[in-house]
Amino acid sequence: MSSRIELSHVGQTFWVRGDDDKQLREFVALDDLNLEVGAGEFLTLVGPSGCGKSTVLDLIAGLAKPSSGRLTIDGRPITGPGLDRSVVFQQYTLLPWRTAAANIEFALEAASKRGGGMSKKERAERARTYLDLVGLSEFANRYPHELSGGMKQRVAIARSLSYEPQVLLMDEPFGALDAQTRERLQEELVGIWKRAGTTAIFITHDIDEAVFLGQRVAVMSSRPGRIKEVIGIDLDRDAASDTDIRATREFAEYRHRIWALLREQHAAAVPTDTKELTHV
Ligand SMILES: Nc1ncnc2c1ncn2[C@@H]1O[C@H](COP(=O)(O)OP(=O)(O)OP(=O)(O)O)[C@@H](O)[C@H]1O
Repeated sequence: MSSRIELSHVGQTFWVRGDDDKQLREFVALDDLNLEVGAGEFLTLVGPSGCGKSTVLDLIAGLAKPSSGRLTIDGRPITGPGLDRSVVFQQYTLLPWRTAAANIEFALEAASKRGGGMSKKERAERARTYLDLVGLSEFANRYPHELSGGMKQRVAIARSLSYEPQVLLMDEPFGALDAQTRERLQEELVGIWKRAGTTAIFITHDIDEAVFLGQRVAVMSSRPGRIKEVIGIDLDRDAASDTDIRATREFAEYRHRIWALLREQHAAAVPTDTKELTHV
């Protein structure tokens, strides 16, 4: 239930209108971007605002086509969206008139129409399974307005996992949450990822989040967007329940290394303190 992703020499150009003469100009968002994500790997992607992180995710999701280069999943070219990939966005896109379980069932119904062929009973069972996986079995019959922000995001994650994609793509899914909920969900996500065996690509502005979640952290440079460096994170995640790995020396060293890489991108920016740049 996992898949390998490969991006080679990927470029993405947009046509944008100039401020002064309103003429259309080419804007190079990504240029010669190369990245490989292993089957079952958890990769986090960080970089300065506007460097092209979401553009990379859109391309992998098949929501956009690159101007140049090649994207493959298990060696097959990515030509459009597919049930093998699922995206979780920052905003919980739940239907307010459907319960948590019904939101998941609805997504499964749509997926079934595209080829899954699941019965109503199977969809209900699958929804229960995944609500259980994200620790929300008791909230299956609640409506979105009866759930906290963190719960809504967990439903969104359960919904994305429910049709068992090989690849889970996440674009700042915890960006709108408070720090405590965010840390708890990070821990839960690591557990879910281990159990589900999915390949995960996770965009974040938060260096701590990138180090905590990623087996590797890909750091992007901007203008044009490229992969500047990929850092392997060797932390004992199994010890996470009894030890606060965020407080370890190794964690701090990884954080500093990534911060230093990002700092080069922020040469013109004001903050110089590590803490201020923990959010990029
Ligand atoms: N459809 C589009 N048309 C024109 N320009 C675009 C389009 N989509 C993205 N861009 C530009 O491409 C660049 C990369 O955008 P993208 O959203 O991928 O960056 P990002 O790294 O995800 O940003 P952030 O961290 O702020 O969310 C930006 O300069 C953006 O303005």
